[in-house]
Amino acid sequence: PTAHPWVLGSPLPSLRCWDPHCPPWGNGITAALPWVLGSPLSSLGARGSLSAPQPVSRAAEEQERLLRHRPDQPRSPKVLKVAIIGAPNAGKSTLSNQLLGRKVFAVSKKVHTTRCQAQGIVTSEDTQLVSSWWPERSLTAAVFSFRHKLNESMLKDPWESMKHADIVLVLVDVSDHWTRNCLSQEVLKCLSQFPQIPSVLVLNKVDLVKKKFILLDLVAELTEGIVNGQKLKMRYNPEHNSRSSSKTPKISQQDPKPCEHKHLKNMKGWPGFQEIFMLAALHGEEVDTLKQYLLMQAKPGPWEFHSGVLTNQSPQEICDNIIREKMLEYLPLEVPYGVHQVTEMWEEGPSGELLIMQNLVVPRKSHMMMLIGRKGKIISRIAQEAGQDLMNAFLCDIRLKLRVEVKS
Ligand SMILES: Nc1nc2c(ncn2[C@@H]2O[C@H](COP(=O)(O)OP(=O)(O)OP(=O)(O)O)[C@@H](O)[C@H]2O)c(=O)[nH]1
Repeated sequence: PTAHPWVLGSPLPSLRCWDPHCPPWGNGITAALPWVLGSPLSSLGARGSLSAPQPVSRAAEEQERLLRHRPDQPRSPKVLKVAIIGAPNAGKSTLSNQLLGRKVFAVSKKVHTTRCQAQGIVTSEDTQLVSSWWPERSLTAAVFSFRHKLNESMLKDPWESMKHADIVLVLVDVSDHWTRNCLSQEVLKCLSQFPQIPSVLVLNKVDLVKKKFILLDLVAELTEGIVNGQKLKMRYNPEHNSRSSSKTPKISQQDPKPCEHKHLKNMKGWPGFQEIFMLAALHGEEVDTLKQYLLMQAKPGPWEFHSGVLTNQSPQEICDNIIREKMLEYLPLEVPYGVHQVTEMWEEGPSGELLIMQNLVVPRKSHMMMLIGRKGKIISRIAQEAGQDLMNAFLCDIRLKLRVEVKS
């Protein structure tokens, strides 16, 4: 069996080779190790380590033109379609933003911010990554719809995109004690429906786990003890006990014994993952490692998008979602969900700034009062924070005005 280097006590840096022709991956868990050893490569992967990408087009016509444009691909283009699946709040949108290197998608601690299927496009040299993501509940619906031949277009998208994905990232929130120990039935069903698509386990929110060695137990559970076709061997190393109050699990890999067939219902994890990553998407930690890995998985094929495109969302959709994100942040759920957003103005100002005026139409006066807040505090905070995010997305000055009115 090929014992994993850290079992043998060899320190990490020797594992990492940043030469693109010499991938550090291949044994399934390399990319996960720094976190387990308590020495995350935060200095490499800290926020801002990704090279600053271009801004999103701020004019709908410009964005449409780019989307219609023939992709400006090089002679030998490469492409990878990435599907990101995971529980509500696992950090799908956060990870997608970090992969892009720019906040384009709304993020919220309230569940189900991810409403419509959006795509993020990363173009790096000759390679294009196209990622899409959905909450896992939509996957259940998709699997269900496929099996029962339902024709609900809303449910078809995840299924269609999943079918065409080149790789699936299964995102798990390791700070969630309730869900972190097993994959949901929706995710397991999805993985077993598409066993031919390579899948990768991504443990997110690693920054919130104090005892990093717990992560190894999670890896064992979420992979059913098998990664990249090799059986993981857990053992304990007394040398490390001083660093952890609990026993320190060790992982190595050996050839798997023929795995007896298990029914999905009895499975907690998926034995088909080819790689594991541990990261903190919020802080951009180890996201670059994942990004480099994905870039290297790309196969020869035509680009789908012009290199100037970061997302398939229109500038107005980005704006609506960011404003909605802020409403979700500061108001009880029933208020933002009842708001109808109407953009009244979207034009360039005299100094090149973007002038946006949006009406927030609510069904009740009580909602209006909550949205405005005492002395207008809530609405001005929403406008200020959304304006800041939009400035970072479009890289221009933004004048955002929000007006609240009750539906007549
Ligand atoms: N501490 C920490 N928080 C994170 C991390 N990644 C995401 N979050 C937070 O988790 C919450 C949910 O993140 P999202 O990216 O909106 O999650 P999602 O999976 O897209 O959520 P849905 O839209 O509900 O499907 C937000 O408050 C994020 O700031 C992380 O690595 N560390």
